[in-house]
Amino acid sequence: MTSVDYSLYLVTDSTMIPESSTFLKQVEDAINNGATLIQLREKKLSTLEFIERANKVHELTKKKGIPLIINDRIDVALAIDAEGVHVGQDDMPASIARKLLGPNKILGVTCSNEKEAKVVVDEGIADYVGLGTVYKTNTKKDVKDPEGTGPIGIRRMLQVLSQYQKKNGKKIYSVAIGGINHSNASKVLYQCSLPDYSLDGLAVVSCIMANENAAKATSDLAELIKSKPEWLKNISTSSSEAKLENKIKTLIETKPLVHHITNNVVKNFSANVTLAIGASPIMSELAKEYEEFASAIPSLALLVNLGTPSNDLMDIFKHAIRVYNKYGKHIVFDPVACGASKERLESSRQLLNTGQISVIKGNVGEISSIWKLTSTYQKPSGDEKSLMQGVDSIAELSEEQIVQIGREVSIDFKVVVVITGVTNYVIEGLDSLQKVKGGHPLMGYITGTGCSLGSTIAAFVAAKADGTSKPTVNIFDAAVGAVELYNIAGFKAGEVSKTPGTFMTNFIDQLYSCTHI
Ligand SMILES: Cc1ncc(COP(=O)(O)OP(=O)(O)O)c(N)n1
Ligand SMILES: Cc1ncsc1CCOP(=O)(O)O
Repeated sequence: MTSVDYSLYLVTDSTMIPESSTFLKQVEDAINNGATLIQLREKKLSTLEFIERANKVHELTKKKGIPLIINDRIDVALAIDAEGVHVGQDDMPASIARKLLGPNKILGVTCSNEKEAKVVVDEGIADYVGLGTVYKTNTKKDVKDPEGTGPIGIRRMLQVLSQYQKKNGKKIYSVAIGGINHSNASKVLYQCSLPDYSLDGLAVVSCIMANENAAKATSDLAELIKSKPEWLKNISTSSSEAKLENKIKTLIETKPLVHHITNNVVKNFSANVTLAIGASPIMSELAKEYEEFASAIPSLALLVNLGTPSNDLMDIFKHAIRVYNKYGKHIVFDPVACGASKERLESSRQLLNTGQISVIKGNVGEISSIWKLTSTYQKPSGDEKSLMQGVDSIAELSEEQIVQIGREVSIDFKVVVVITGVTNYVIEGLDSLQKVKGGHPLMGYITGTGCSLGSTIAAFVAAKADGTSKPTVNIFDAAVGAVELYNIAGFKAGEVSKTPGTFMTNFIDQLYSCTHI
C-alpha cells in the first residue's frame, strides 16, 4: 500500500444526513473537498445492502485515489476489494483480521486507553489507531469514557506509540476521534501532541455528515488542519530579557482586567492586590456574560482558582475556559490543593482537558499532583515514576527534581509553570528557568497571598494586549515579572512588619508603591 494521508478522515453515518442532501452526495462532497480517507460505517444494513453501498462509495473514492476503509466487516471489505478495515476492541481481533486481509490492506484499530494502545503496539500489525473518544459525542453512545479521554488521555496513548516507534523504528499512524468539529479541531491537534510525536489526522463523523453544506464543512476543516490558529502561534516564546520596570510600565499603561473565578476565602484580598498593582479585578460566576467580556475587552485574562470547588463551579470554569480560548485570551490556572483528594485531581484533569491554559501556578505539592496527569509520568518503557525514586514525600524532593517535574508539566500541557515556595521557579519547557527568591515568612500567615499571586500573573499576561485582540505576550516573561514584583513587595513589607495584620496592609502598600511610585 502506498503512503496514506490520514489528515482528514471521514467516518460515514447514514442516519444523520440533512433532508436537503443524500448519503452519497455528502460523501462525494467530502471526497471532492479535502477528505483524505473514507470509512464506511454502517450498523443497520443487511450484508447485501452494505456491499451495494460500499461499491458505490468505492466508485467515488477510486476516482480520487482515496482509500476506502470498511468498519467492522472484513467480509464486505474483501467482497468489494476495499483498501482496508477498521476494527474496535469488541470486534474481530486485529490478529485474525490481518490474517484474513493479508499484509497489504490497511488495518485500523480503536484504542481508548494506554492499555489498549500497548496491546496494539505489542501485536505490531495495525497500520493505524483511532484514538478516542476525545470529547463527548452524540454520534456513538457505547464508548468507554462518555465524557471523553480528552487531550490528556490522547497524549498518554501517543506516548505508547512514540516509544514503540523509538524502539522498533516502525510507525503506527494515529487519528483522534470523538466530538471533533470546526471549533475544536485546531486545539485538538495542538493539545494532542508530544514534543516529538503528533497525531497524523482527525477523524470526524457528524461535523461533515450532518452538515447542510458538506463541501464547505470539509474544505474548512481541511484548512484548519493545515494551518495553525493565530491564538496558538503567539502563545509563548521564551526569553527573559525584558526588565521588570518595563513590564510594570506596560502593566500600568494597559490597566488590564483580571476576571477571577476564585475561591470565596480570598476574593476580597485578591481584588485588593489586583487594584494595588494597577490592574482591575472582576469577580464573576455568571457564565452568560463571559462571551461579552472575552469578545470585547482587549486586555483581559482569566484566573481559574480551584480553592472552593463545587459541581456548579466546575461547569462555570469549563464554560469560561472554552470562551476565553475562543477569543485567544490567556488563562492562569491555580489548582489549589489538587492533591488533597482524588476528586480535586479529577477536577483539575477535566479543566486541563477542556482547553488550553497559559500558566499553571502552584506549590510543589500541587504541581507534583498535576505531574501525575502527564504522559511522561507513566513512561511505557518501565521507568515509571523514576523521578520520584527513593522519595517518600514531596518535602524530600531536591531542587533538580522539582524543576524536572515543572519541566514535564510545562512540556506536556504546553504551559508556563510557576512553582511557589521559599524559592519560586518559573519554568517553560527544557530551556527556560528563572528562580525568584524574596518574599517573607509572614506571607504564610495571610490567607490569599498564594492565590493573589495568580491574580498578579494574570494581570501581567494580559498586560501587553495593547488594544489589540491578539495576545502578544511572552508568557514566560510576564510570569517572571509577576513573581518578581510579588516577592519584592513581600520582602519589603516584611522588613517593616512584625505581625501578620500589619504585614497585610504593608504588602498591599508595597505592591502599590512598586508599581506606581
Ligand atoms: C478512525 C476510527 N476510530 C475509531 C472508531 C470506532 O470503532 P469501534 O470501536 O469499532 O466502534 P464502531 O465504529 O464500530 O461503533 C472508528 N470507527 N473509526
Ligand atoms: C465512530 C466513533 N468512534 C469513536 S467516537 C465515534 C463517533 C465520532 O463522531 P463525531 O465526530 O460526530 O463526534
